[in-house]
Amino acid sequence: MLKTEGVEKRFGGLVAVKDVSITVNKGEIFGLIGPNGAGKTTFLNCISGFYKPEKGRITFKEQDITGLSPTQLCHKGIARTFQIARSFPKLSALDNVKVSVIYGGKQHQNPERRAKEIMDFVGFPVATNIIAENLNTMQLKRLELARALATNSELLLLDEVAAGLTPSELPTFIELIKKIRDSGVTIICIEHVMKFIMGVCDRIAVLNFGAKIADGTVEEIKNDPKVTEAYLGEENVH
Ligand SMILES: Nc1ncnc2c1ncn2[C@@H]1O[C@H](COP(=O)(O)OP(=O)(O)OP(=O)(O)O)[C@@H](O)[C@H]1O
Repeated sequence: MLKTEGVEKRFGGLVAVKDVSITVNKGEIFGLIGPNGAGKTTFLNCISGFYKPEKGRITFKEQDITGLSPTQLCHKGIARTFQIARSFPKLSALDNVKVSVIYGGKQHQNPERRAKEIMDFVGFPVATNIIAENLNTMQLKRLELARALATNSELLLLDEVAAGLTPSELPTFIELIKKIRDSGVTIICIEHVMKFIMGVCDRIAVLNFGAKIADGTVEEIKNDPKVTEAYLGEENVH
């Protein structure tokens, strides 16, 4: 579904992402982890078109997408969420999703009905006419997911989607991410919350100082000494 080959991104003299190659299969939930400053966000930004890599190639469904803009990628079926949710604060939750339905490129006869269907799908927990700036973290996360799905995405990039959720909110959120995958959407997520990443991912790649140091299943990553070493002094991987 998505393949990166030797992707590199520099900021002046700093190589933030160094020769990173990953392959994400259709229907997978793929996690990107690594200590602070490892290059996860920069790498995700290369995939989502916010940065153009200096080296390497990115293909989506066998098509070269290297250097395309976020808008072009959105129309090809790649959507992302942001660590800090970026909804329109003065619009209602429903109107926020409607904007994405309309912007997403696929014509819908009734954008409002489509927006409501998506909000039902993500289990939006309050009345959909609530103004976005009045939503709490959990509600905003669901709105953010609904907006990303409303663009008819086939590949969803999630940036720290579990951050700020309470431990009791986590299991239902994990179920929701799996439900989105089961509906046919492939997912790549960056995450610091290990309980989330270990509970939701099929495979994981680990970045450290911009380079990929490991990839594999949750079990393989948990038992990889290179990963434990990279996290020494940070949170425990287990
Ligand atoms: N716009 C930028 N200009 C200059 N340096 C940057 C920029 N964005 C990121 N960096 C640097 O690139 C490196 C990788 O940063 P990045 O944010 O991608 O890491 P990360 O793994 O997402 O970190 P975190 O988990 O803390 O969010 C860091 O050293 C960071 O300081």
